[in-house]
Amino acid sequence: MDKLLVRGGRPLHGEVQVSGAKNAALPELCAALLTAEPVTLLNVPRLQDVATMLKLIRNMGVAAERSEDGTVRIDASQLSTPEAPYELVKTMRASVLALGPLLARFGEATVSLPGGCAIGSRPVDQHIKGLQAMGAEIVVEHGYMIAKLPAGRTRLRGARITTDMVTVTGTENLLMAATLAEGETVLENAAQEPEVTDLAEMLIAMGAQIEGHGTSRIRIQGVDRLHGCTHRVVADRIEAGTFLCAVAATGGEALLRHGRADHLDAVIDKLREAGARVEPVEGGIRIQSPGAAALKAQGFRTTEYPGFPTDMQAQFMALNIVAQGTATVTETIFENRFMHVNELLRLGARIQTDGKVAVIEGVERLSGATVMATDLRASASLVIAGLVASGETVVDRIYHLDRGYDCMEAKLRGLGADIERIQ
Ligand SMILES: CC(=O)N[C@H]1[C@@H](OP(=O)(O)OP(=O)(O)OC[C@H]2O[C@@H](n3ccc(=O)[nH]c3=O)[C@H](O)[C@@H]2O)O[C@H](CO)[C@@H](O)[C@@H]1O
Ligand SMILES: C=C(OP(=O)(O)O)C(=O)O
Repeated sequence: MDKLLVRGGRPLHGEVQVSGAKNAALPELCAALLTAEPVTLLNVPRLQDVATMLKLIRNMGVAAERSEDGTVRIDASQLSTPEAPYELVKTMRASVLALGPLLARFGEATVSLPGGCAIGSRPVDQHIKGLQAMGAEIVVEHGYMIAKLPAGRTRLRGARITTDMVTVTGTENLLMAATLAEGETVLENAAQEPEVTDLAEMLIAMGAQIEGHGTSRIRIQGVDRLHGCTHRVVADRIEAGTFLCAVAATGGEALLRHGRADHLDAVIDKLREAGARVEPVEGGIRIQSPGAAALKAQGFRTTEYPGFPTDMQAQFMALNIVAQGTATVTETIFENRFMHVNELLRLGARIQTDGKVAVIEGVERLSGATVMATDLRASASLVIAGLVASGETVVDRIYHLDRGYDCMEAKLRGLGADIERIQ
């Protein structure tokens, strides 16, 4: 099993390229199932989750090929099996995003329930409730959601849907389903994440009629059919935020090419309050840090966009543990997203948790150790802590990291980090 060996203590300097967003690419690969015409996605990141999604759609009979430059061409004209089996869904929750498009285009779909994951229980009841409101009949049997349209119907019908909570993939599934439904769908309490907006823009390029994306009310007028398109995946704000925290914690200076500062307001505000200089510049984001010892630890609560993202909580904590003072971090989205804490303690951090709250007291130094990654962003936080710690840190189980970071160690090496992949 691959591990990362980090020799800490070097400030990061230079330029790094931000890849396309995992959380936009995954729904957009599923959006290509809505049409029989070819779809081209540009700027698709090289991630294990993307490989899994390609496997999932190929398994349905879809032709999908990717080139080295990040272009993926999808042709779902021969899609023969509208099914997502457990073996593929279990490794990636986002597989549930196949449900809405398959049901909308073929009137039937069988998709494994994703189950929980390390960070929480992660039910999909809101996806099911929304599709039922659009007329789908869905039963859950043997761990599968078996969905179809009632006899005599060929299309979903538009509906007004208010989800019980803001759900990102729930909004995306219902948005995709609604594009081919009969009549108008209104999604209330919709997620406003930039990845939802990017997906809506792709769907519009395919001929969908959508208004209000980027707000909490999205209106969709269903159309008879969608056509092919070429769409560029938006830059990954979480990857960019991760590099910002890494540069801030190590005390360096960097330009993040293609980084979208306008998608990272909550994180950038906290970095500035901590004492780093962060500026949007032409084509990216520039950061300059006086070093963790000169930064002030920052408290925050994770919330839906545009609030502080839960997907940045662990990485910002890695900065807080070596900053000055005490900070309180509250995780409000997932019930089990502090698993990096015990591993950070092994490097010398001082953190106390009580339910959804973590209190962090900055320390002057961390010392390298072997630590175990438990989930995607926890892995990233351990890498950042390793970059700061003295001596060697080995981050084990980095298959979690490979799910969602495109060549992370190569990019960090490009910024001067001493990091290598070992067996
Ligand atoms: C592939 C993808 O885009 N993943 C992102 C997406 O996950 P994902 O879309 O799975 O997360 P949601 O926004 O759906 O989850 C938000 C909260 O709602 C709950 N919930 C959600 C749906 C549902 O049917 N029932 C229910 O109870 C969840 O358990 C969670 O507590 O948004 C999360 C929150 O920003 C991010 O951390 C993930 O990186
Ligand atoms: C939790 C995440 O992803 P997923 O929803 O794919 O598990 C993440 O990207 O941090």
